[in-house]
Amino acid sequence: MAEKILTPNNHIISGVIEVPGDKSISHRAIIMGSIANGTTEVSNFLNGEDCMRTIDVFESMGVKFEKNGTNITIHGKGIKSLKKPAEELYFGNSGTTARLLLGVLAGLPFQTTVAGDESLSKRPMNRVILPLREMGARINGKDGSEVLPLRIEHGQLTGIQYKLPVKSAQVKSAILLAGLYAANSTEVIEPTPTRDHTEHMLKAFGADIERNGLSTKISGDNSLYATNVTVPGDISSAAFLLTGAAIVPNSRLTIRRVGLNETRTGIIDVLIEMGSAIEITNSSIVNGELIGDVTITYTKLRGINIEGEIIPRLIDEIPIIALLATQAEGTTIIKDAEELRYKETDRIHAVTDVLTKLGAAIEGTADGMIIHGKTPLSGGEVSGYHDHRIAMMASIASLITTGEVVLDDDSSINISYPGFFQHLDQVQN
Ligand SMILES: O=C(O)C1=C[C@@H](OP(=O)(O)O)[C@@H](O)[C@H](O)C1
Ligand SMILES: C=C(OP(=O)(O)O)C(=O)O
Repeated sequence: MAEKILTPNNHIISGVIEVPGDKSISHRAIIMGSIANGTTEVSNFLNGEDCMRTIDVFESMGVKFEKNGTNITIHGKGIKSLKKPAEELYFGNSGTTARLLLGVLAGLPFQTTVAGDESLSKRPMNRVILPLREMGARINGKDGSEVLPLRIEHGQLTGIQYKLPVKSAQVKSAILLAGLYAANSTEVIEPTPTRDHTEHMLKAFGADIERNGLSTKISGDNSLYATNVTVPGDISSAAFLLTGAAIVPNSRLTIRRVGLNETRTGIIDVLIEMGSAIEITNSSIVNGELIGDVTITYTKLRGINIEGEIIPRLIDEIPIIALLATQAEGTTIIKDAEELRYKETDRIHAVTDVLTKLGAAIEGTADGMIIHGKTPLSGGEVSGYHDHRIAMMASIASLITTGEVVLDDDSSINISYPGFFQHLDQVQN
């Protein structure tokens, strides 16, 4: 535990900065590089704790990694040649590691046991266990439970057609990865689009995968072939600094080489609809992913409604959007975001608690929140709920509070944004 005292100052947010690599894409690069034939070079990898857990898991199964800063060389073992780990695999705090790895482990010819930290052990895994069982996987928790720790035994997989009941890229990805090991093809149909990095990357690694609107089909008995991956900056991390600039008068900030895949840019759409001045320049496609430079200039903000298909495009940004909304004139209503209750913590509860303590007018609802703006924020003692996105939201709030924000523990921030406070210092001028 490391308490952090954040003292307000009158600095504006300005300059040009690059945020660390995208967490979702970094996980996928490790997974696919590990099960591909040949050597994969990954650059701008996110050295966050969650992605380290994904590396640890494959190291335990015999994959060799060479690390040099944010460059990683992966000596892939091929799809079926991973070795049985000597011990239980540990996923730490990482939902993405857990869900995606269950898809891979279900296809391997040996038994594994997997576990996570206290938070991950409470998060729902039945959303992946049920479709994987339909494919023939044998995954069981203690005494019939469907949370971590879990035991995965070898079962021959067959392809299925699966309509996703949840809006979850992790579940979609787990089924597609298991589909690589199935005897015939697998099809996943989503209710609304969620992040599609798995689909892009499977294609780049040579899988036979085809997308048609909300349906994605992967043929069985696929092999992956090594390719190089350049990870774009993480828009979910950029969202914190962009919000800082959006709420501190006279700010103007540019974030370079950030991922702008449209399944992730709900935060940009929200900023624009609230009235922020946003410019996107230097766009290009890297490994099938759109990237570009985003510049934001402070303007007055107005409250909006956020609901429906945009929700999966900004699900991890809702804590920081709630802070943004406290500084918008009028009411912001966020709906259809019940998934927030199943993240590292119940984020509807955590966000309303932290922002209420700081003086905001916010209420939680069953599937979202209602924020009445614009309210000045005071300082206060708050909990980061051991959740990186909550701790960073509270830290950005301190840019506009009248008094100190005392955050109980800032260590969770290393999950997704190592160097966050250095970057925050760098852009405060
Ligand atoms: O696939 C991914 O990399 C992720 C998908 C989302 O979770 P869900 O699939 O549970 O919505 C997101 O919240 C998480 O941070 C990363
Ligand atoms: C929900 C998150 O991650 P995960 O599901 O991988 O723990 C997140 O990064 O906000």
